Amino acid sequence: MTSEDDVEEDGGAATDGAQAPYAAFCTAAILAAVHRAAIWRDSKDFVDTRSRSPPAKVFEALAQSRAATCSVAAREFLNEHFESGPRERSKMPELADWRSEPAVARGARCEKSREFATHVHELWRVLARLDADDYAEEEVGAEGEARRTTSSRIRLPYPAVVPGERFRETYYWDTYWIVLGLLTSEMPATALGVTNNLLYMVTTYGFVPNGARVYYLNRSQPPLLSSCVAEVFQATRDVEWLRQALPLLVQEYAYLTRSERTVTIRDTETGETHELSRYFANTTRPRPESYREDVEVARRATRKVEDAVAKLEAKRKIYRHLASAAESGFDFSSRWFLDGDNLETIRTCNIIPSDLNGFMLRVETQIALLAREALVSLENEDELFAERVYLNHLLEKFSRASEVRRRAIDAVLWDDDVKRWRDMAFEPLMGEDTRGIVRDRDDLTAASESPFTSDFTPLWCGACDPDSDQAYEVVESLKKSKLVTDKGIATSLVESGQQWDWPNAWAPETHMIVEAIQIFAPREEEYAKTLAHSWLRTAHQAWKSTGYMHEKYDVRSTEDGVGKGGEYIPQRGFGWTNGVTLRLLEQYGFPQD
Ligand SMILES: OC[C@H]1O[C@H](O[C@H]2O[C@H](CO)[C@@H](O)[C@H](O)[C@H]2O)[C@H](O)[C@@H](O)[C@@H]1O
Repeated sequence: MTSEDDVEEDGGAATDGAQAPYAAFCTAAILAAVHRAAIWRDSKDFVDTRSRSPPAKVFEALAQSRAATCSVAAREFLNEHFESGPRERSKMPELADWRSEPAVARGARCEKSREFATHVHELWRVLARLDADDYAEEEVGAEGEARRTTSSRIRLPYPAVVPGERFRETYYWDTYWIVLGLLTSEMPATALGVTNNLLYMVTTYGFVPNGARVYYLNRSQPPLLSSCVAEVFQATRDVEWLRQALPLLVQEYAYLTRSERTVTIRDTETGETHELSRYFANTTRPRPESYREDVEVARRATRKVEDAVAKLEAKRKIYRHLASAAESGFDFSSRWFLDGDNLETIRTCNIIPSDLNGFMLRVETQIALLAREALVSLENEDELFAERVYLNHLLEKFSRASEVRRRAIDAVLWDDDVKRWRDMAFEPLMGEDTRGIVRDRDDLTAASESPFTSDFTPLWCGACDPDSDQAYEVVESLKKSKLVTDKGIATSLVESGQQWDWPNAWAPETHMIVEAIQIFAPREEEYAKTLAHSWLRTAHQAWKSTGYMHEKYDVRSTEDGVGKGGEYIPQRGFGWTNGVTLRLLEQYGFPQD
């Protein structure tokens, strides 16, 4: 690390606008000292480690230490003022609705299936955390209050279910597949609690952050809160709860459609304009949880830029593209790279992603549907006239928004030659403001030539009609894409070394594709089953050879079948893998071969 990097990034918390005092520790001065001291193997470990005293005291000590320039002093400073690592302080709560042998295990058609389902179901207890009374014994009086500021954790009111290992906290889009798994495990109360945790973050911050840590407060993740609410409502039919959740979904929608997240496309042929979404993190600094990695990428990417001001500007753009890729959940993938291969060419904010716009369509459709459900329940309630007016307004507004989005997806992202949706890229303009991007349709180009699983996400989100010719064309396109292997669906065909590329198969992508086929191309149900069975076989085999469920799998024939690549070592646990495995086991049973 050069002094240039220290100076360049200093002068502000890297969490940009995070309210919690712990954010102070994410300033470049501290992160650079952490990097220099090289105590923590994984960059995320430091930002998850509690300080021994409140921020003011730590900074006083930092000012008096030589930690900024000397690695021995940095190590001393960090050892004295921070704990030795991210010790798990939140409790593993009893999940009140957990019972052994839920129907997915009881009704299993073979012993292998029962054993697998039973094991995965057991894991909910291992992955449960309760933050609410995390440090209760220490929180007495002013001293207790100060102590609370020593952790980066966003404390949530209900038991959380986390992905596992380095992911010690709630993650936004992971939670959707965790909810599906919990419902399959007959645990509606826990599913309700984890959804309420997301709603609580909307109440507190106006949106759902990437994860429940203050350093994630400058970005979100693929918007699946309305999907969680829809699943939980379907299981509980609790209309009172739904009526309280709806305004929060609307609040999140306002965040998701902010001007800097919106790209306007003019169609010069038809004269129409279309508004579509992009990922756009609110930061121009390295991600605190991957500080060293981001600083190195930015340095490599700008090594030929001589002018200091231009270099700084270029680095800032790269930091935003990196954080925005993290917001997409696809961190990282050749999908976001200009040259299709190297992270240094990342350009996330210059891309209109097909999956994000599918997710937005799903949000709009679901808010309208949920408003209708709530309205039906109020039909005979004369005294709730004002609420009925509000719900009617939501129904109309979001039905219209979903129609408009569907047309936009069709006009801008659908590629009739390859019969799938594609990410489209636009050229950034010099000095262009972060908001109000406007481009002509003809100026857009396909972001990548090769297919990605995300190209098929709009099918799951309802971008075409169920049982329509278009839906079957999309399935044919998937079959031809070469993404499908007998070990699972690879994320892409590009071997970039990044984790959201070949040869990795991920639970959320697999589930969305299987369910999209079930719902939108029902004549291909057998194909959906084949895909589900490939996933189950691969996850089962890896469990048998390693003893664990994993974050991602390798579709090639490797010894353990575990997916690798990217900026951290492979993780076990694993929330969404467990959710998807239970759901597919319930629907299709274990493959009989
Ligand atoms: O620390 C690096 C990145 O780690 C997270 O991303 C990955 O794990 C998440 C939890 O399972 C998952 O939601 C995401 O799709 C994965 O790529 C984190 O979400 C990123 O923000 C972070 O930079």
